[in-house]
Amino acid sequence: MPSPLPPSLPDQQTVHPEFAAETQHLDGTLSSMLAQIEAWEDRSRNVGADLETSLTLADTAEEHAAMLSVHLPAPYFGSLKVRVGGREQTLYVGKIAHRDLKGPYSITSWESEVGGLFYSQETGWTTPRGLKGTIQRRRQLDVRQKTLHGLTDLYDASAGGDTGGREDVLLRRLSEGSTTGMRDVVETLQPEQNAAMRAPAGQSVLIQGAAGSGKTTIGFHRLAWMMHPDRLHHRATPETTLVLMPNQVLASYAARVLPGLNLEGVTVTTPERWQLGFLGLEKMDVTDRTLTLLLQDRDNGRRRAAWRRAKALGDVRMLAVVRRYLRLRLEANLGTLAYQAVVETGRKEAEVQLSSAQLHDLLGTVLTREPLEGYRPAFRAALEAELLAQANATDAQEVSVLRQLAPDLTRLVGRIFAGMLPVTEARRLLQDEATLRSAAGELLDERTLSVLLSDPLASVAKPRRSYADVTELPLMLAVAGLLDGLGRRVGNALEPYSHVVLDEAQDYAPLLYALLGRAARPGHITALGDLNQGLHGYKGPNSWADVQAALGNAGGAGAELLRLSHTYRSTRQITELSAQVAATYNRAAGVVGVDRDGAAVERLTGAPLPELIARAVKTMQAAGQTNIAVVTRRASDADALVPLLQQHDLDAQPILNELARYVGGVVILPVNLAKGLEFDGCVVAGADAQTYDPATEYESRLLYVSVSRGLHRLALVAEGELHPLL
Ligand SMILES: Nc1ncnc2c1ncn2[C@@H]1O[C@H](COP(=O)(O)OP(=O)(O)OP(=O)(O)O)[C@@H](O)[C@H]1O
Repeated sequence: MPSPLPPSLPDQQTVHPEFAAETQHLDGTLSSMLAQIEAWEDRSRNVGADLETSLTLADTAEEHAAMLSVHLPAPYFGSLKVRVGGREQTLYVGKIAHRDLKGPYSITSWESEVGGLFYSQETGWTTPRGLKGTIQRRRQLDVRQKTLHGLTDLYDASAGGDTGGREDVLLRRLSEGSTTGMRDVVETLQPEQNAAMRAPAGQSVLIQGAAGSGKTTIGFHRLAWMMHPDRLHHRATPETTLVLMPNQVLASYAARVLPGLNLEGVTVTTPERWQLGFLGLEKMDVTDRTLTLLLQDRDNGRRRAAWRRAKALGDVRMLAVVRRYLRLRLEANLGTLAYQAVVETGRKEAEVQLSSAQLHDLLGTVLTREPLEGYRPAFRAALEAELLAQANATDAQEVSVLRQLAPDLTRLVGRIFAGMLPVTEARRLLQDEATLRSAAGELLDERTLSVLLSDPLASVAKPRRSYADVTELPLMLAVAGLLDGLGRRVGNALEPYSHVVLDEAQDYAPLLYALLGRAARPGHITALGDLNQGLHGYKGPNSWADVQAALGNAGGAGAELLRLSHTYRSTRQITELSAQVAATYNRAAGVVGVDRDGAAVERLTGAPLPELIARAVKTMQAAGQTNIAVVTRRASDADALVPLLQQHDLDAQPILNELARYVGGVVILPVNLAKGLEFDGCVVAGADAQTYDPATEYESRLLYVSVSRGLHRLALVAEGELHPLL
C-alpha cells in the first residue's frame, strides 16, 4: 500500500505550470488507446483471405487488445522532450508501446533503444539514420487509475540540467510498503542499473552488487529488455529462457514479477532442480553434505578438507578431466570392433566397411572436435557420412541407405557408449584412484588429486534412498553434456537457451558456469551476485575472474564484469548497521545507500525470547507495517517458536522448507530461506553470540543476511546480551 508522499514535497497539482496540459495529453492518450483496443476487438475488421486466416488474425488482434488493456490505468510514466534534426518533439515512455496513427498520442516502450534515454544521463544520441539528437527534458509522470497525480522534472536543459528530481521520485517509491512478490522498477530504474541492464545484447555479463542494489530486479529487467524487437537477432523469447535462483521460496517470490514485465512463460527454478530435471533424476534426493559438515562439525581440519573437496569438484578443470576420462572409456569400449555391411543402392549392392583403425580415427576426430551436440550424435553422424561416401550413394539414395544401415549402426554406437550414465560415470571417475589419475594426467596437481580422492564427509550420514549431492551434480552434468549435449529439451532434440539468468551467482561452481555457457546461445548469460554475501563459498568461485575464465572456456567470449555501487532496499539506519556487520569480513564494502531516513533500530533484551519477539512485531504493526518477518538462525528454531508466539497472541506463519510459499503478513523463517526476500519489518530472533558465532565468518555472513532483510524497520532481539557486532 503506497504511503502518503513525504510532506516536504510540494503539492504538484497546483505547482507545476504544465499539469493541466499533461492531464489533457493523458486523456487524449487514453482515448487513442481505447480506439485501438476497440478496433482490435472488432472481429469484422480482422478479415483475411480465408476463414482460417481470419480466425488467426482475430485471435492475434484480441491478444494485442488484452495486452494493451492491462496498461490503460497507467499508460506511461515518463516523457522525453528531444530535439532531432531541428525538430522538437515529446516522447512518452511506458511499459508497452502504442502507436497512434492519427495523432500525437504514441507511447515508446521502455525497453526500446529510445526508451533507454529516459534513464541514462546522456544528453545526446545519434539516431539509426545518423541524425544528432539532444535531450531537452526528462519528466516523471505519476499516473495511476487513469489519473495524473503529479509530475516531476528530472532533467531540464533550459533550467540548468539535473534537477535532483530523480532522487525525490526514488525516495517516494522506496518508502512504499513491501509486497508479497518482487516488483518491477521500470519507472524508477537508476542510471547505473540501466547501464548494467542494457549491456550490449550478445555479451554475457556478471553484475556484482551489494545486498539491495537491485541485482535480482535488474536480472529480470534485462530479460524483458532482451525480448524487445530492437535486440534484432539477439532477441530472446520467454519460453526459451531460463532463470536460476537459489531456492524455491525465492523463485516463486521473484516469479511474481513476470507478468508485469511481459515475461510469462519463462522458467524460474533452482540450479539443483534444473540439473536433476535435465539429467532425468527428479526422483532422487538431493543432499548438501558439505554444508551439513560445515554446520555441524567443530573440527577445523575436517571442515577445511570438506571445503577443499567441494571446491575441487566444481573446479572448471574438471571439464577437461571428464573429457579425457570419457575418451579413455570410449576408446576402450571400441577396442577391436570393426564394421562391415552390404547395402543396396539402386539395383547394385555395395559393400561398406570400417576397420578398427578407421573407427578409432573417426572417434578420435569427433572427440577432438568437441562437438556441442555431444559425442554420441556427432559420432553417429560421422559414421553415416563415411559409409554413405563408401557406398557412393546419390542424394536420392541416402535415405534408403541410412535406413538399411540404421539397426547395425545403432548396435555399434550402443556398444561403444554402452551403459554410460551420468551418475555412474561421474562416480566411477572419482571412486577409483587409477581411473582418476589416468584421466587427470597433468591437468590436476598432486594436491588436488589427493583432495579429490579423500573422503572428508565420511562422518556425514547418507540418505537411505538413492541421492545426488549438490557438489557432484555439475560433474554428472558434464558427463551428460559431453556425451549428448546441453540445452533446452524440445521433444527429442536439444536447443540452446536464448538467454540464461543466474541469481546469487556467487554460489555457482565455475564448472557449472562452463556447462551453462554451453547450454545457452554464446554471449547469453547474465549472472548477478555478491561475492561478499556468499553463503556457499565451497560451491562458488574465488573471484569473478574465475567465472570469466569458465565462460571463456566454453568457447564463448567470456563475460564483462559490471558493478552496482548503490543500495536501495533499506533505510539509512538499517543500511548502516548491515554495513557494520559486513565490514568485519569484507574489506571492500564501500557501498553507498540511498539516504532514506527511518525509525531507529530497536534493541530488545532481558526477557524470554517469544515475549520480546511478540513485543517487537506489535510495535511494527502499530507503526503500520504489514509484512513482517521473524528471522531465526535455523528452521528448528522457527518451528519451536511458532506455538510459543501464539501464547503471546502472535500468529506467525512458518516457512520452514522450500515447499512453503510467502504470502505476506507475519512470517517466521530461517535465515537461509530469507535470503533474497524482503519485508517491511524484520525481527532478528536470537541476535546474539550464542546463535551467530562471532569466531566464524560464515556465521557473520548469515547475520548480515538477517539484518539486511527489512525495508523500513529492524528489531534485534536476544534474551541475554546482543551480538558484539550489533
Ligand atoms: N531503481 C529502483 N527503484 C525502486 N526500487 C528499487 C530500485 N532498485 C532496487 N529497488 C528495490 O530495492 C530492493 C532490493 O532489490 P533486489 O532484491 O533486486 O536487490 P538484490 O541486490 O538482489 O538484493 P539481495 O542481494 O539482498 O538479494 C527491492 O525492494 C527493489 O524493488
